Amino acid sequence: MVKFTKSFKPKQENGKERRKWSSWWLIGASAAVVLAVIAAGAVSPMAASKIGSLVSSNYKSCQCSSAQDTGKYKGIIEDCCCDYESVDSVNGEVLHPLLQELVTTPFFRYFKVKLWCDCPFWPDDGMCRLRDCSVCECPENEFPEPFKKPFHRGLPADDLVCQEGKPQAAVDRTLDSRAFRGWIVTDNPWTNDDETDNGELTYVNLLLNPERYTGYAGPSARRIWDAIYSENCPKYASGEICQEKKVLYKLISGLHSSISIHIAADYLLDESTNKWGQNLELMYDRVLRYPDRVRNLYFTFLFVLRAMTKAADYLEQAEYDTGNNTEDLKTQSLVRQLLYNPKLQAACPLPFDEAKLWQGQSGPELKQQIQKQFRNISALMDCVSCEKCRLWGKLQVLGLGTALKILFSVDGQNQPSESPQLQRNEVIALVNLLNRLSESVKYVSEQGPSIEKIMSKQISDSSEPKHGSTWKRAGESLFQLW
Ligand SMILES: Cc1cc2nc3c(=O)[nH]c(=O)nc-3n(C[C@H](O)[C@H](O)[C@H](O)COP(=O)(O)OP(=O)(O)OC[C@H]3O[C@@H](n4cnc5c(N)ncnc54)[C@H](O)[C@@H]3O)c2cc1C
Repeated sequence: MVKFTKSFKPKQENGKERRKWSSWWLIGASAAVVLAVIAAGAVSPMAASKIGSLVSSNYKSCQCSSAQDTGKYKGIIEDCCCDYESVDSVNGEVLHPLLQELVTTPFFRYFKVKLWCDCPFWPDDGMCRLRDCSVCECPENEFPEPFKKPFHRGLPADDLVCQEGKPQAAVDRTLDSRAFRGWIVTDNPWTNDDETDNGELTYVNLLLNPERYTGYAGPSARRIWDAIYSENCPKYASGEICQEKKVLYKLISGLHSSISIHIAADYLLDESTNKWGQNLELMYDRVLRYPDRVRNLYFTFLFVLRAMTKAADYLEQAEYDTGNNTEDLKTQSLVRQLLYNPKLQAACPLPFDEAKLWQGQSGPELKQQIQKQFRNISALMDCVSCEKCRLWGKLQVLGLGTALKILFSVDGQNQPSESPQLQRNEVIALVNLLNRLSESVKYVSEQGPSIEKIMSKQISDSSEPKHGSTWKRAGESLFQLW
């Protein structure tokens, strides 16, 4: 059995895309649009399974394409070894159902995280007050054994001010009595996490804290994304030859797409009635209308999937021990089904070919540089001033850092082909990240075409001059009807 390890690493607006809607048009078109959405949804554009026919073509040669296909989301995914159709198919049939079940198991639903922010890059921007009002100010005797007894704490109502008046941004810290075991010490050169359990860490039940709309927006959120992109992974220019820098940008962009998709898929449509639902306009505005963001999502998904499959032996033998035999056996079985799934192996035997990177003389230097940039991105998560966003931001960046560690290990100690030692929290982050990405890919694959159709029609309709001069943003109310 492999024990998971514990790190004791020392601490070391662009123009917002908006359209306007004529108010009269909104009233007249709402019903038609709703019908169109329903009709389009009924068609179910999920790609049919092509696994059988793809076995030979994919398995024999990994044709990692460096040029984007001309068709939209067709053919080989750029810099990967799988095509869009296979990914949609194998994700819908195999990966998504397995991952959805896996993340509900006791082992994978608890994540250990330091929730309050100690932003190392800029002073408190006025919204980082969570430490004073969050449940981490609990009496000493309630900590540090949160997983050994039922643990029910939530934000008192009068502390909502600490969430910028947005209760949906607060993390629910309720836990149950499941326990974890099995800890060793190790380090991840890609991340900035200080996992020293000095009483600042909180165990969070992820199922109680879905990634969705929280109301976190404006300069504070923009500052984080700006810092990530401009300082740590600038968009590569066309013709950029440095594959490694491209990879970093695409990983972050793909993650960003996935976060936006989750916000749009579970959006607070009406605060007064607490009505939640899909915000299709937002989905289109932030992701679907930019094909490169969708492509980067698929890329990130395959990259993380490749890390999982590369670490298959390690993950298969790991201890999924929470003290509940039945659940733990189920977890182990699900992990095996995921790692050794024949359909996955046939459709996408090598999702990403990491062996091509870090070649050449400057390889080691470049790796150090990119590692540093990724560590900065990891540290930036402590500047996210919305608690729930910080939770998912930290988890997913740790998941990416774990994938990088698996694929590009190592610091000289491990052989490149070996899987490095992983921390339990890294494995939890990796699997939960893969599940987030899988959900996003499924969403885009199944609903993207119909959303794009509807939105394109609305754009062309609204650009006609007969619609009058009174414009307003009405997408959210429009889609409440759906
Ligand atoms: C780590 C993190 C986690 C977050 N989690 C949540 C959450 O769980 N719930 C929530 O409601 N809000 C969350 N937010 C806030 C959310 O991501 C947006 O910042 C916010 O909704 C405002 O959106 P926006 O329209 O200003 O564009 P943003 O999404 O903030 O994007 C900023 C700019 O980045 C560029 N950009 C956008 N998408 C991409 C992409 N895929 N690839 C490349 N460039 C891109 C565009 O130029 C865009 O104008 C999070 C923010 C961060 C930094």
